[in-house]
Amino acid sequence: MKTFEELFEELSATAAARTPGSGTVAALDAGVHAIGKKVVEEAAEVWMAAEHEGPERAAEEISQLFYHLQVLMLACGLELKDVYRHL
Ligand SMILES: N=c1c2ncn([C@@H]3O[C@H](COP(=O)(O)OP(=O)(O)OP(=O)(O)O)[C@@H](O)[C@H]3O)c2ncn1[C@@H]1O[C@H](COP(=O)(O)O)[C@@H](O)[C@H]1O
Repeated sequence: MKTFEELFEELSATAAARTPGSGTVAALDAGVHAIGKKVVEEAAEVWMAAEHEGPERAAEEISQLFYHLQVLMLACGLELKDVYRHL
C-alpha cells in the first residue's frame, strides 16, 4: 500500500530515470493529449463503478484515476504543491 504522495515521488523518480519498461515513461512519451484521454476514460470508469459496481470497485478505479492524474501532472511539469495550494 502507498499514499498519494509516495506514488507521486515514485513516478517522479521513474520519469527522471526513464526506467526501461515503465508504463509511466511510455505514457509521458505519448504526451499530454494521450494522457488526457486516459484521465477522461478513468473518470468515466470511476463514475460507472460508483453508480453500479459498489465501493470496492469504485476505490480501485479511483486509484487508477489518481495514477493517471499524477502522470498528467508530470507531463505538465506540475508538483503536488502546485495543486495543493488550490485546495
Ligand atoms: N498505480 C499504477 C497504475 N494505476 C493504473 N495504471 C495504468 O492504468 C491501466 C489501467 O487502465 P484500464 O483500467 O483502462 O486498463 P486497460 O484498458 O487494460 O489499460 P491499458 O490497455 O490502457 O494499458 C493499467 O494497465 C496501467 O497501465 C497504473 N500504472 C502504474 N501504477 C503504479 O505506478 C508505478 C510505476 O509504474 P511503471 O511506470 O509502470 O513502472 C508502480 O508503482 C505502479 O504500481
